Amino acid sequence: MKYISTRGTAPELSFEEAMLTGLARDGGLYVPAEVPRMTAAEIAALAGLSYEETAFRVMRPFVGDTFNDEDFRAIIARAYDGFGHAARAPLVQLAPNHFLLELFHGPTLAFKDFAMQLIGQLFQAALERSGDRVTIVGATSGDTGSAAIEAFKGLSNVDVFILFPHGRVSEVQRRQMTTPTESNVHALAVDGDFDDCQAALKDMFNDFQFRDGVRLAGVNSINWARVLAQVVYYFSAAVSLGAPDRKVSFTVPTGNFGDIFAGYIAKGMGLPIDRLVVATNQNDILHRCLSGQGYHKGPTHPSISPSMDIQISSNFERVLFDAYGRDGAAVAQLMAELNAGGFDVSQGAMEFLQEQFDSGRASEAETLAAISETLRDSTELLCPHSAVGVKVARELRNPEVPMITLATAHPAKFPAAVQKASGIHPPLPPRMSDLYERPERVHRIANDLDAMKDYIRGHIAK
Ligand SMILES: Cc1ncc(COP(=O)(O)O)c(C=O)c1O
Ligand SMILES: N[C@@H](CCOP(=O)(O)O)C(=O)O
Repeated sequence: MKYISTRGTAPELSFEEAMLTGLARDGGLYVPAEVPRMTAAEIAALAGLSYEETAFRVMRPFVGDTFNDEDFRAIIARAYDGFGHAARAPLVQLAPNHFLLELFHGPTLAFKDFAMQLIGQLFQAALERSGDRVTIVGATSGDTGSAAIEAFKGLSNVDVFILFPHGRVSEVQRRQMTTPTESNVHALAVDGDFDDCQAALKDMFNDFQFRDGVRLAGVNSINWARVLAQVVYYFSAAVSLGAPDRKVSFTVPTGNFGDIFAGYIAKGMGLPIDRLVVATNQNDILHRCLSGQGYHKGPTHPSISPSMDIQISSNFERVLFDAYGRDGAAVAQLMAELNAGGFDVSQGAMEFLQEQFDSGRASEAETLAAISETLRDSTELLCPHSAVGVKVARELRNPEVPMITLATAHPAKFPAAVQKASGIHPPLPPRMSDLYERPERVHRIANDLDAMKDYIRGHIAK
């Protein structure tokens, strides 16, 4: 299995190389040269298996000879051991033919744990083998950062620096990043928004002197392994509702396009998915683009679903690569236009995108209403991101086809919005109940690339 860059000029890499490399050296994102397919019989055989065994069978073809079967199974077992639900990703029914896939039973209460816990194990295995150490820099709108810190804290061969937008994450998200005491963890509150943090991260990767000097590694969805781990729950959910004999659809609360892209890969592998629905909050650049209005940046408006307050949706580049016939030069041109403000999508590419994805948006009021209505009609208390998904799913779903909405975070991560909508203050799980009392450790930093690079250079363990 080889991985190629969406910009077409970086070297082809193996799974392990792509995982440790992060951003391709031509600025692009790695994707599989070919997506392996599962037969209907192989998909049917997933029924009744544990989440871990499903993960092994779905991911195995992508991993090549990086790990043998025994080691890969052990890595997966360790990754999901700390989840608070035996099913890992349980499905609950909201209404006839409308289901919620709860992805918030991991250690930091968001779907990021599915990939990050696995990546933590994969990195440890690869670094132990090579004897290398790496500097992980992550950009977060709240959840990736806490999941990365949880997965890598205390490791002797990894330093973790997380860039988050100052004042634009929830208090629980911030405290999850600023209260760990391990000396290899560094939370940096950037005077900017998430797009600034992500742009700085990509600029660090594109500065080869810095990148090679600190041995930079990335655990954002820039990293293919992040996307891969998220493919698994599309299979587990669809199979439990009758796949491959019955098609299902998914609605995915979307920001950086990593989660929905994992669904697109699942479909490419042969999982019978009817529709993949992109659900955005008021920062609806993806919905506008998929409605034919081009991809044009505007201001980011802080919302009650802050993890999706994103304009430059990193993984959209991966699907554009396919939409433009895997023409790396065309993608590089579009990304250059995006740097200057935006681009229009060609007619052929638009047809491709609209064949693959539907889309919708939820305003702030609609998000709050979705929380209170869902609680009224079922027992489920949604986080605001999941509520964006439920609102859009209700609007666009075909009642004949089961719709699965991804519940991407636990309501307790966003208590203010949830309380406003429902009157309920969702409690944190007991293991986190002292989160508000723990001392915080955070470095406030200007939105200045050189300042960030200097800080990182000065704080990696020597
Ligand atoms: C809770 C939550 N929901 C949804 C999303 C959007 O996911 P993606 O960025 O993969 O589109 C995020 C951020 O990634 C998130 O943290
Ligand atoms: N919503 C994310 C943004 C970063 O996304 P990623 O999937 O590229 O890590 C967050 O919570 O940080």
